[in-house]
Amino acid sequence: MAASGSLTKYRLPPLPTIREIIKLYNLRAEKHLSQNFLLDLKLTDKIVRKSGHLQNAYICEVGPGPGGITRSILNAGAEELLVVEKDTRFIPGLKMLNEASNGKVRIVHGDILTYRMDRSFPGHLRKHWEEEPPNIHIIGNLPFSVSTPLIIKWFEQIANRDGPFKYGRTQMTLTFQKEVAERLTASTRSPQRSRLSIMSQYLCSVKNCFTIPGRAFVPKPEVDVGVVKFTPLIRPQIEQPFKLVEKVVRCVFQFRRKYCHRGVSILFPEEKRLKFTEHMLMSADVDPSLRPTELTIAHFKNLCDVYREMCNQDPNLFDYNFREELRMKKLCFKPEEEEKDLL
Ligand SMILES: C[S@@+](CC[C@H](N)C(=O)[O-])C[C@H]1O[C@@H](n2cnc3c(N)ncnc32)[C@H](O)[C@@H]1O
Repeated sequence: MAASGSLTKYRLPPLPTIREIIKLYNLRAEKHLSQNFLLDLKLTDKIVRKSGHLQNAYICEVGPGPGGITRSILNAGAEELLVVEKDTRFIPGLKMLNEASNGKVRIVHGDILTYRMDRSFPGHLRKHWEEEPPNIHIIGNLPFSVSTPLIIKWFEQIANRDGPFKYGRTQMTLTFQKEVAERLTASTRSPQRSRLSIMSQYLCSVKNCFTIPGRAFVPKPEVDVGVVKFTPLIRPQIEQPFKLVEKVVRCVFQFRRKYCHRGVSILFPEEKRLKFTEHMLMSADVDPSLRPTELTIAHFKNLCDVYREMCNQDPNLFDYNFREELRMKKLCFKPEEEEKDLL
């Protein structure tokens, strides 16, 4: 077996197949945990290849399950692999991979949504934000119910250079439901353009690498899956606090099919709504009759910059919450397209 740094390609010794591991440890996929396994090592190798050059890299794999992607990462020559898995049934199989790789796998039994990654890797890997990304990668095939809240949490950590981004511009390669992958990477005016497109693209360079058909998973999910790679930008396209950007983008996309002035208007209390909306759109140089999907990131940058100035002038403005106002008025609010458009 090749030592790290050697030119010989690293390979794990012969092991039982993933199918045999599933049988051996009785790892039937739990439907209520949305477990869908990838058993085809050609596909897991492809995901790992898309994540970049992993020779001597430090990796965190989220949700390794029976270990298909885990094997591909080890075969790609990773120096150290931290795996975070919530389901204890997978731990014995992961321990087997640790032994087979001479102790390269560090196993954490935990929930990736709460696991802190700011001290998970050796300090010497740290890079300045402006440098090339560090030799650290995050890779994962998670249930869709976890991957979307997780990426939003990681966007906030990118903005604050916190968590795994304390080490620099750590790259991530993750799977999503195909439609979510399309929203993450959708360009201006595309039908998939949504809140998620702006939140991902103002902070990262985002690439929709390829689609995996649902039939490749065991058991087969109802949907296809997109593999998306994120590289944090040296300079975010909007330089305002994450929560402020999130609020502006959320309000604008609240009324996805209306002119954008409708969404902008709900940033402001009723008594100032008309005047402030007009001021914000005019100062940001945004045509009020554009639809939210027609707005570029530069438009959102201008909107956020102007909103920030307005919040500086009126310290109560940022706390204003349109929904809360409606609730107080005991009005029955039936948002149009609402939840569908939020992601
Ligand atoms: C879709 S399966 C994929 C398993 C494996 N990576 C594969 O591709 O075959 C998702 C895996 O993530 C794990 N998981 C689910 N939620 C998790 C969480 N919050 N934190 C860590 N692991 C989680 C599940 O137990 C399961 O092993």
